[in-house]
Amino acid sequence: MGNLRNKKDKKKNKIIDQQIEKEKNQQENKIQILVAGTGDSGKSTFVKQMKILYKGGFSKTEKKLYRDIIRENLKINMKRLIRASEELNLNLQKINLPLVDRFFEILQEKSDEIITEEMKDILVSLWKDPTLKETYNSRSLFQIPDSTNFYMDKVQQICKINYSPTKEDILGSRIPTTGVKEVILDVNEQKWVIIDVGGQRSERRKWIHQFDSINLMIFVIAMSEYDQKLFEEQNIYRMAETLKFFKKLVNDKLFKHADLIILLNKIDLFEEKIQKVDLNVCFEDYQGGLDKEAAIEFIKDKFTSTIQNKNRNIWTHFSCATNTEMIENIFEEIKKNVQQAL
Ligand SMILES: Nc1nc2c(ncn2[C@@H]2O[C@H](COP(=O)(O)OP(=O)(O)OP(=O)(O)O)[C@@H](O)[C@H]2O)c(=O)[nH]1
Ligand SMILES: [Mg+2]
Repeated sequence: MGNLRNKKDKKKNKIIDQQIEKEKNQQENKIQILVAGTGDSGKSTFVKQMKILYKGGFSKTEKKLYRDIIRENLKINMKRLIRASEELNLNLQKINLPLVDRFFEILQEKSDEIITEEMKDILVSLWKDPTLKETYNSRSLFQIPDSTNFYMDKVQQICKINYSPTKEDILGSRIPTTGVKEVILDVNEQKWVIIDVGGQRSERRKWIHQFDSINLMIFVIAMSEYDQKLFEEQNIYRMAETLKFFKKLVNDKLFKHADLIILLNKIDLFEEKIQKVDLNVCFEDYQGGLDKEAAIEFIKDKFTSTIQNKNRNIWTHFSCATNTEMIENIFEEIKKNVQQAL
């Protein structure tokens, strides 16, 4: 009995807290925007663009941090490529085998530099091996970022002593988000608080019940992920997981009244992939073959048909989050959308 009353009181308190928080935000002219989605969908890349477009870009310290991440990722991704080649029984050229041995030896050695001169030469030589390129082309079978080729092609430049990452280098870099990050923008005399969260399973658990005064949710879906398996669990297709999570989140009592923007992201990679890989690898009921438009419609319908509250505003945009101009245009649209809704 006491337990039940306790539960009811808690629920009542939570509703009151939510109301107070909402009123406080209204008074402060604050709009809370949650950028949600599963891991690797492009949430942080979208938020990085907000920094580039409206906050003057990245500080020297941030650039140094990205430089180190980009250099570290070169080694991590070369290791993934070599291991994947072994698992796929693809043999590297004989001449490169001693380099592979040396690569693993250097990884064990302690050094003040992230990439030594010797390591740089090894990375350059190994990336020329056609077998590693073949392995990279089969990357939906293992875990490696889609931008790996972009960085491998410019190892020499990245390893130069005075290298400072370009805007493209920063946008292409990958660090899974942990915790909650915020960027605050001044938009039309309002404060827009853009909240970036981690999308991997372990991260989602941390924030899913944390927010209760979200005005707008931007749900980011990586369109190109349909033939990739989850980082967290190798036998589950990423898009199946995203669909399940989308359904849960948009219908959750905390978010079901928030307006919704669906960002169909990684459209550049999707357009390339759909010419070769059928969407039915992930969705058995899809019958449109390699037809791009049919695949897009199918995906859109799969997601939007799960939304229970159709009275909220729902907008959909196609995006390539690494393209600043495109994101600027989309953000202008989002501003108009929000203004109309107010
Ligand atoms: N080609 C291409 N790459 C993209 C696009 N959007 C994001 N990426 C890349 O995809 C990778 C993952 O992007 P993130 O923004 O870190 O993904 P996230 O959703 O924040 O991932 P978590 O923090 O783990 O939840 C990065 O290497 C980005 O550069 C896109 O539209 N096209
Ligand atoms: Mg992130």
